[in-house]
Parts: sequence; C-alpha cells; structure tokens
Amino acid sequence: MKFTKMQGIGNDYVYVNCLEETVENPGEVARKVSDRHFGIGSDGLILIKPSLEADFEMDMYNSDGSQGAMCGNGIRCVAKYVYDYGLTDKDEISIATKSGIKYVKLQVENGKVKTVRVDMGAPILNAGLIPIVSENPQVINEAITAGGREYRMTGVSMGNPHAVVYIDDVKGLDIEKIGPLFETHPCFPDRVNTEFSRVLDDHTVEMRVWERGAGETLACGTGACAVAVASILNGYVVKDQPVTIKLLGGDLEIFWDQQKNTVFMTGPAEVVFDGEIKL
Ligand SMILES: N[C@H](CCC[C@H](N)C(=O)O)C(=O)O
Repeated sequence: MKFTKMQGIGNDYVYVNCLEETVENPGEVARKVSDRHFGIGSDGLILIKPSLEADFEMDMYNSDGSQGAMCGNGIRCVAKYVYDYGLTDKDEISIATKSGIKYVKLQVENGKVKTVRVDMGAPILNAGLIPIVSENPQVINEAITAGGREYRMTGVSMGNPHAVVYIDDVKGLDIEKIGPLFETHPCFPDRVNTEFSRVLDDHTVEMRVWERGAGETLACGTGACAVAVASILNGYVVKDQPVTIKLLGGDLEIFWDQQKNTVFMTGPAEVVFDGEIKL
C-alpha cells in the first residue's frame, strides 16, 4: 500500500490516496500502521477518497482503530495533499467528513501549500449532542470528578466530543494518568477528547490534549477550536478576535465568528515522506 506520512503541528497521520489504492478493514490497518515500533508510526490513518457531494472525502481513524468524525490537523494535510500531488488545481476546496462538508482555503507558496484556513463549522454546545451526560442544557464550567479530584469542564463538539478543562500546571500534568480517566469517564457516552488548558493572556491559551482513541498527541485541531470556544464562553479571552492556541507541536490561530457562528482554524501542513508498506 502506497502512503504519504504528513503532520500538522506534530499530529502525524498516514495518508492513503484511495483514488489509487483500496484499503480493506481500515480500522485494522490504522492499528497496524500507527505502531511506532512495528508499523510506520502515526496518530492514525486518513483515507483520501473521491466524493459525489464535495471535491474530496476524508475518512479518519485513530491509532486504536476507532473512526473519528473530524480531524482538524488532518483536514489541513488532506487539503495540502490534493493540491501538491496534483489531484486539484483549486485553492478553495470542499472536503466531506463524517461531521459534514468543510470548506478550506489554501495559502500556496512556490507551488506548494504552506498554510490552510479551514471553516470548521459551528461549535455544538448542547450537552445531549456532544454528548455529555448533564442535567444542564450546556456544560459550561461544570464540576467533574476524576481520579478523586474535582475539575471544572466546558463541553464543546466540533463534530467530535471535547471536554475543555482549565488547570494551573499544564506542563507538569501527569496526562498519562488523568487522560484515560477522562476518556473513559461515564459522563461521556462516546468517550471524549480532553484538553487540559491554561489561559496565558486574553488572546492566548496553552493546552495539552489526551485524544480519544490515540492518547496524548502533540496537537489536536478540533481540540484547539474547542479550547478557543470554551475560553470565550467563560470570558477568559477576547471575543470577535483570533485566539492563539499553543500546543506541544506548535500554534494554531482560531477565530470564532459569532455573527456567522462558525469557527475558522488556520495552521500549517507538512509532508514528511512518501512510502510503501506490505500489509
Ligand atoms: N481523536 C479524535 C479524532 C482526531 C482529532 C484530532 N487529531 C484533530 O486534529 O482534530 C476523535 O476521536 O474524536
């Protein structure tokens, strides 16, 4: 199977052009190729497919083989792939995902995509739709107990579920211990991606993420969007202006246009190498 390894601020996936390759049992393939010792090494597998409703389709799988509904760092790399590898010459493209069609704008330099701006769509705040079990219609700064400690969380879906938790010491967090406790917490029926965040100033938030189905990754695009939305809802950062989200792998610029109620994410996408693997 031919593949291209790509990364968006360190959130790395194996990309397969399914206009040329056929991938049977993608969940199993994701588990196999993601292994950083016996496989290629990645946070998961992303299939680039033809689409009848959009220019292309993105089909994303976490490293545990579970299918994700949306992937922010992944969609930027899909956009780069289809332009740089000659599948399109358009600099504005539509990509169908399990959480709807997303529209992306490419910033091209010397014939290659450098950065991508994605319209990530409207944040979903209704608890039942995220989903988060709560007696409140929205989960804003709500108490949750995990590992015998109480945290305050804000729930946001960007097509996939996120719990944004504000803590004082992001760098020193034992995320390997607390991350799984959130991921499998009974109040998240579909599991959850958890962003452990600290507000640095009224335009900047730092975060680390424990991803559903992948563990700690260096970055999470949908998670960065969730953190920006949660930080605005809690009044921690300015409204109607871009917010910088600082992740282990780099920064993303997030702008929640509350007039249009849609979230824009802007960031880089890089090719690491092309390869072929015998499955
Ligand atoms: N683990 C996520 C999918 C990947 C999201 C993340 N890598 C991003 O960039 O948005 C989930 O199961 O919902």
